[in-house]
Amino acid sequence: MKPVIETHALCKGYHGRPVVDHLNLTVPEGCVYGFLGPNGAGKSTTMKMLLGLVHPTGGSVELLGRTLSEANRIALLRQTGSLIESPSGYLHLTARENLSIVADLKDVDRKDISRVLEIVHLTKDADRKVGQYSLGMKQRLGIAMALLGSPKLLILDEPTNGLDPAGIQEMRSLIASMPQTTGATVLISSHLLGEIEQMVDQVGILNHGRLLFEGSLQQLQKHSRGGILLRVLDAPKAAAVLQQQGVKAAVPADQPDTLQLPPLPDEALAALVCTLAESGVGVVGLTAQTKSLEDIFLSLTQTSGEVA
Ligand SMILES: Nc1ncnc2c1ncn2[C@@H]1O[C@H](COP(=O)(O)OP(=O)(O)OP(=O)(O)O)[C@@H](O)[C@H]1O
Repeated sequence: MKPVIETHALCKGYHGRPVVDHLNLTVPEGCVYGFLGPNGAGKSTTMKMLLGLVHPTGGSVELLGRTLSEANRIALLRQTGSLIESPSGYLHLTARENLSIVADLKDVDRKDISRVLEIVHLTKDADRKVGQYSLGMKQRLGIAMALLGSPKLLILDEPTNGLDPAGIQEMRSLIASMPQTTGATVLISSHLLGEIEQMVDQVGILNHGRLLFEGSLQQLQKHSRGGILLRVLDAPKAAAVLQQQGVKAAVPADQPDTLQLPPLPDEALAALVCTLAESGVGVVGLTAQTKSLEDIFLSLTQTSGEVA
């Protein structure tokens, strides 16, 4: 199956400074893809290039299997819904009136309005003025506007920004169910993994315009092993054996029978356990320490370490 989005060595520079640097993104069909990175990483610039709003300084974008060009941009964008910057909408008009305007602009039948209102749970409030809406409701209206015309792809730039926990929760369930309820593939950006972790299948992590990781959350966890805790009967002897083997170990102050080892490949760990057992230190237990996804994200973006 062809990916819904593919970028090939996509670049954008401003005043000679690279902001997006040889980016190769692959967004498979039918997923919710979390596009993550700290503020200023280049997420919005990338999304704007996907929508043809910003011209790349190098590379290319493939949307829905076709290379984006001036000639096909309008046709491809008809199949794409987006929410970039803060939600738009006239505050003195109702949600339904706002949607009518967008439907006319997009040349979409107004009958589609009740469908999108239903999806974003705004049917009951559809005839209230948008000026009375909470930020979460305005964001959902923005998504409803993007959904008009049943796009195959939705591009949402930080839709959880500024929402309270209840608003984030509502957005989570709305977006996680989007591929099933609408058939659309979703690309959603955020600077906080924790905010979108529960709604995404795939993640891409961007820092200084470069992709540090792309894959599933499970793959991200697997690639970033934590250390190992080794519990023994004779810790001082075990420490001496580990030192002989060239393995740096620390003893946590609150657990004198435990040694903390760095992450090790499986084969090296198996050999080490054999050596320890043969030297009579009494191996009692081994525990792999798993890092939280947020820790992995932070350590990747703070050190710019690339994950293979
Ligand atoms: N039109 C522009 N002219 C000059 N520099 C720009 C322009 N647009 C973006 N930049 C710079 O490019 C960098 C990336 O910005 P971008 O908005 O893409 O980041 P981001 O990851 O979306 O972060 P944020 O969440 O803060 O918007 C920033 O340093 C920004 O100042």
